[in-house]
Amino acid sequence: MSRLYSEIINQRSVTGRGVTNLSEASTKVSVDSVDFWYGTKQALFNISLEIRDRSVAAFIGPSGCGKSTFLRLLNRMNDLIEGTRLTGTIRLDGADIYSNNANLVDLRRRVGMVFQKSNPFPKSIYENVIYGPRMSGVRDKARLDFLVEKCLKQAALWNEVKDRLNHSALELSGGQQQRLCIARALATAPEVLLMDEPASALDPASTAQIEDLIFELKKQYTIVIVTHNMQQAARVSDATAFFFQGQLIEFGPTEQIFTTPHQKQTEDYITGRFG
Ligand SMILES: Nc1ncnc2c1ncn2[C@@H]1O[C@H](COP(=O)(O)OP(=O)(O)OP(=O)(O)O)[C@@H](O)[C@H]1O
Repeated sequence: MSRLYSEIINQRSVTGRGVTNLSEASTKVSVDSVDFWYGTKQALFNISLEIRDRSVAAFIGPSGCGKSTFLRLLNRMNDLIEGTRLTGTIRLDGADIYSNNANLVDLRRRVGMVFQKSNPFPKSIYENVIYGPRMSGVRDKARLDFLVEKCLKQAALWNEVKDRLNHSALELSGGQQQRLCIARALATAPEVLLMDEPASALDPASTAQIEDLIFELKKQYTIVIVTHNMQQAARVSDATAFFFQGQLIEFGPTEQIFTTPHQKQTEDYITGRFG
């Protein structure tokens, strides 16, 4: 076993608490034969995979291999880019999210997103959290107060900000801002959380907080995370997908991907031979 394998496995046995039993969990997101184009450029080729409910799926692979593109297909964020085209099907709880009668507003509520760079609105901490519920018409102050406390607690930020909810979100540190963005995503009661390199701009302590948070959140939510950091994928995820040049090379339980990958390309990537 290579040194990198054994290091990753050691980290996993220390921190990989409560791995979801993938064979018992039901399917939350099901992707079948997806191809995707930006204009004439094909970015994804024949992707099929299933993501289990209340599990963490990590997408890894070298820069430009299509991880973020694929993540954004799961809540139709790529629809915002002109000239894109998709074939194949993506289902959430069995319903095709690209069908003509799919409700986009409902989809984006059910599938929340957290970006690489935290992007709080230039508003108070309180207003950031309740942005989504307010937009969908919630006006009741007691309800909004309840949501703020609940979501900030879920995002492990409440204790740090409870005395300054009316302060600007921009006064928070980078790690706190990212947890605020997670709280904001949780406030619309999503079922799936998409995270595009949520910790890549953070220091090691804040990164550890986000990883702990992911571990807590998966008890309630299905989480899909794009990460460049293989140790992070090994620490937080139940299943790992390795992408290369727009293709899904291998997808399986994280421990298997990192210990006994079936494909040579996966092995080369995780042992650092390329990428
Ligand atoms: N808006 C866009 N228009 C055209 N091409 C794009 C667009 N976004 C991404 N691409 C292309 O699609 C391919 C996949 O990009 P994507 O950002 O999904 O890769 P990635 O694996 O997430 O990369 P990274 O790890 O560097 O973020 C790349 O060739 C990229 O240039």
